[in-house]
Amino acid sequence: MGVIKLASAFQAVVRISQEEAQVVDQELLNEYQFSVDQLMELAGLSCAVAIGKVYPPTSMSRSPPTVLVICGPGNNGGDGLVCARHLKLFGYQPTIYYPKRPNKPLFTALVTQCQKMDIPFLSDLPLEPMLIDELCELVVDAIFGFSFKGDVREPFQSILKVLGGVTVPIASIDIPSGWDVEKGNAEGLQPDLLISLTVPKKSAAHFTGRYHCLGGRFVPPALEKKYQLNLPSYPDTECAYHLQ
Ligand SMILES: NC(=O)C1=CN([C@@H]2O[C@H](COP(=O)(O)OP(=O)(O)OC[C@H]3O[C@@H](n4cnc5c(N)ncnc54)[C@H](OP(=O)(O)O)[C@@H]3O)[C@@H](O)[C@H]2O)[C@@H](O)CC1
Ligand SMILES: [K+]
Repeated sequence: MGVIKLASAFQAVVRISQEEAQVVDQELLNEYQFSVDQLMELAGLSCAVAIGKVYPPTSMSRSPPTVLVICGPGNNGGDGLVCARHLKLFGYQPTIYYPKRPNKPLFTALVTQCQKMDIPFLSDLPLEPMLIDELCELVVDAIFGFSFKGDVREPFQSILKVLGGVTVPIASIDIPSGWDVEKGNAEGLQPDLLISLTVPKKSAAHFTGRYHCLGGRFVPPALEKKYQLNLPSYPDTECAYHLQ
């Protein structure tokens, strides 16, 4: 495959298209021989770190702070499972809702790890936004990432409708779920925190929340150079970078 020129090297923050995100992902897996598990662990860890920076446990009203992590059927959902496990290690009390689980060893292992860390899984999501506000102080949206396309299908349509009414902050992993990866969705979820992974996607230009972080600090310099990703310099050993 030829080199796709992603954006001008002079642009402060590069935002990539859906196709470009998939090209970079495939190159990490095929050319650079990363496994999905490796990238997912680093991506999910960076999400938990970003949440820890933006909503430190000491700033939350409950101790331990309660977090509801809603996981979708693809790798974005896997990032959510990893994030939940690290949040637990960081002193939060996560609960997971994972209604559509792929029957693949990677995901069943991530579920087992969470279960063995005493992270509860909800069998149903409360259908009233108020009940979610009572259940948790923060919602992590790990429903859809860069492969989302078209109109949202059930059960996720109902889930996103409920999330649209909650008042606790929402932290979206990679893309606010239900947003077109490039065009966004003015009527959709409006997260307080967006954690873009690897490189922000075009829809990030429509993000109006308070915090935008970049995670997924695993891009080899040669890949960054090839696609002119112009990534910011993460300070020291940080794995989450505060863009805004
Ligand atoms: N290199 C990186 O950057 C890394 C990226 N990583 C993460 O992976 C994410 C991308 O993961 P992904 O490709 O698995 O797809 P994702 O967006 O989770 O969803 C696909 C699922 O959603 C479903 N679905 C789609 N449209 C739908 C609709 N309208 N309504 C309902 N369902 C719909 C679709 O179903 P299907 O269409 O197949 O039936 C499929 O099951 C990326 O954003 C990042 O978070 C890290 O883990 C590692 C490194
Ligand atoms: K998401």
